[in-house]
Amino acid sequence: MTDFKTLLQQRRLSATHPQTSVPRPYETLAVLGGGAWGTALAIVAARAGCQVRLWLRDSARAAEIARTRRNTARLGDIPIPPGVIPTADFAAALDGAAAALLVTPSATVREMARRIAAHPAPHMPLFVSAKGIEAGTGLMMSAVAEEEAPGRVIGVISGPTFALETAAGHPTAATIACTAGADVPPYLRPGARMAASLTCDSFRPYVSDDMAGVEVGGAVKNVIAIACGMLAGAGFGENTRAALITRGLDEMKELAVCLGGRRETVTGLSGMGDLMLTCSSPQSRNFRYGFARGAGRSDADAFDGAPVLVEGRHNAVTVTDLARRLHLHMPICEMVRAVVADGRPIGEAFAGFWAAPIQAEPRALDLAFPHPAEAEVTRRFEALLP
Ligand SMILES: NC(=O)C1=CN([C@@H]2O[C@H](COP(=O)(O)OP(=O)(O)OC[C@H]3O[C@@H](n4cnc5c(N)ncnc54)[C@H](O)[C@@H]3O)[C@@H](O)[C@H]2O)C=CC1
Ligand SMILES: O=C(CO)COP(=O)(O)O
Repeated sequence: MTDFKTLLQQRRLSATHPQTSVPRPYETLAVLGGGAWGTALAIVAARAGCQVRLWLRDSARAAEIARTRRNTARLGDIPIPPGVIPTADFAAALDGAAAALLVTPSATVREMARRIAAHPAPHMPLFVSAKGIEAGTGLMMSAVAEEEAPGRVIGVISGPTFALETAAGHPTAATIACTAGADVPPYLRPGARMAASLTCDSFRPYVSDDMAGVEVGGAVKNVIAIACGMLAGAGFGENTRAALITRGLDEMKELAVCLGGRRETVTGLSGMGDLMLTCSSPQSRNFRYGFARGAGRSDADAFDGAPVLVEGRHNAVTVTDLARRLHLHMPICEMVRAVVADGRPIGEAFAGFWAAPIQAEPRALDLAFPHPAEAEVTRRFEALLP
């Protein structure tokens, strides 16, 4: 039987595109943020043949990774290829890099983009792979980066990509969205070049020009994953999860369209794909956090006090703040906000979603059906609890 690697090689050789149309990878990449996902992306880029500088703010950890060739705290025993050079020196990570990937938590993207902008390489494209919406401004991560680093090419990377599986070499796909380069042939565009820089046997990027659609998917799925975790933690099963994923997708679509994105983008890897992944797996930190809350644990106890990044926790507020400003109804995200930010019991919060007027699907047809009062739905929910 032909093995997977040989099949891939055959596919490449039989590609009908002439050689000139193959995008040229960036030879040297700076990956800023050496957590789980930054390290996984650095590993992927090295497997694809790039020279990678992986920047971590903690010099002891950078030194340990350089010595052991492992990011044990985040990725266990997975080896880091020789093409990845860990460093805590920010300028050294960026010097000579042809492009940068920003992979720190969404709440830090502004300060990180400001630091990058201060570095004298104004033509270096910057791809953001943090999933979230900024508090206060309601801006997507690409817009935050653009404000701090005006004039630079900005792109985003998002999709159903658990860091551990990506680093371990499980076949993984993601979307790279970038609008820059409309005036040059497709193979010279920064989005295609970044895709070429990350393409290896186990990682398959797709390219898109719909930044808003891709970013909304990545930000909102974290909140929906918390919702799915909560209801699973409370004892409910697959019907409930399927309802939350599907109606969550609807919330995503409407927000994406309001922000200039396309509905079909949200049904791709970064929306539907990431919902399927994170809403169904305890590997997801957002799902695990929701599950702990649904099972009755407090916010502080959700991870036994360990500092775990749960993007959906503060993004429940940033997403709903933005939706409220846009007069957009996002009842599942509101439910999560009510629990994590306002301290409401899950049963009461669930009623806001479950007791809403009966709606048409798709929602554009909005019909005014009679519906039960919230208090009645709360009572029914509590009676259902196993
Ligand atoms: N872990 C995963 O499977 C995936 C994560 N992402 C996204 O990537 C982003 C980062 O997540 P992870 O790497 O998983 O988190 P993580 O918690 O493993 O790592 C975050 C890293 O950022 C660093 N950091 C935190 N605050 C910082 C600051 N102010 N300045 C500089 N560095 C700072 C931390 O020291 C740590 O190295 C998040 O937005 C997440 O949603 C996206 C796809 C997959
Ligand atoms: O974004 C992710 C996978 O695509 C990681 O999800 P969690 O942050 O919920 O672990």
